[in-house]
Amino acid sequence: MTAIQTDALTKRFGEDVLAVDGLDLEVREGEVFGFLGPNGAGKSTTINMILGFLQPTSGSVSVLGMDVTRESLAIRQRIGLLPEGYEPYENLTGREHVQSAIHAKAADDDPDELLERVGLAPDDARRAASEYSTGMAKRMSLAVALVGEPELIILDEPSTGLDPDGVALLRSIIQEETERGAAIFFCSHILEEVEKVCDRVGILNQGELVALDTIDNLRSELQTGATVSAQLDAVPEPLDVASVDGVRTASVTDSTVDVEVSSSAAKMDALRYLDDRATVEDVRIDDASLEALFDEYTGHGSANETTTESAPAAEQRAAADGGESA
Ligand SMILES: Nc1ncnc2c1ncn2[C@@H]1O[C@H](COP(=O)(O)OP(=O)(O)OP(=O)(O)O)[C@@H](O)[C@H]1O
Repeated sequence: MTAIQTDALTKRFGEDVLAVDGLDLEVREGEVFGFLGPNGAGKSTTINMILGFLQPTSGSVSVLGMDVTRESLAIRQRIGLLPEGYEPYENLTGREHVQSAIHAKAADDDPDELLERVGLAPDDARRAASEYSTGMAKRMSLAVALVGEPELIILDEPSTGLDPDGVALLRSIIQEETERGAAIFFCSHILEEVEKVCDRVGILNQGELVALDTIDNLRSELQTGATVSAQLDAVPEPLDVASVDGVRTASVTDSTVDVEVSSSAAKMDALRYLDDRATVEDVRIDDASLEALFDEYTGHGSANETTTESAPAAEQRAAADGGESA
């Protein structure tokens, strides 16, 4: 089943702001879909339409085959949400947060098991969650998002505030969840993390989807290239590796040849060329970073900018808990 489908999804704010412009997107069962874009690109607006908090100006969105406007409560029972900037309720322990989500979703999870899974110690689980550190609150809201084995899990900036152990744990939980068939919608500014966990990415820029593919395919399409560094037993004279198709430049440092290529295919061609003329003792290939790709598609140097908060936080929190907003 398709987890999320948007057709020509559009949102205007007043006359002047076209926040989301004709978005066609499909997130499939069992995949981790990365949703990227610079500040103000329209990501939060899209998420809020997916969750039914904002009405589209035109176009449509369905989640798990259901219409978001008509069946939003049924959808919330079957999805998990980790909202950006989740603020725990005053005076509720971490365990009580998870328990109330279990209750709201009529699920039969064991709260202690979920809290253990996200690495929250039993003593901490019984403390007021409003006193939690950012990372602890993030772990708790991840436990809440996992309640009821959701078919779709929306993670908005899930790794922000997590320590390296937490990031590794998040990654393995994502893998386990996709293995049981859940789809993950992974919205993040941390490109390194996106690159590690996502099967496909969509890049939004000024409300428009400017890229939609696997990271590998986006690399080949843009020909952002790679650097092949080969350590040889002896550098051949003349080297002339620049004569290989797709090689941009080559330089030599001691016995290491660094070859910059313009496409994925040229990596192997350059390596074969060197291997025919010398013994390759070691090799390293650096593909263009997702950051470089992001830059190409959006004209922004980095996605790691300060975020603005435009999501209706109370509604997101209520949805994360599996219920309705007040
Ligand atoms: N309630 C609103 N009223 C008017 N304009 C809005 C509203 N919410 C968002 N916008 C505008 O819509 C555009 C997209 O904003 P949105 O918050 O969706 O971007 P974003 O990609 O989530 O950004 P960020 O990465 O900074 O969180 C921006 O120009 C923003 O100013």
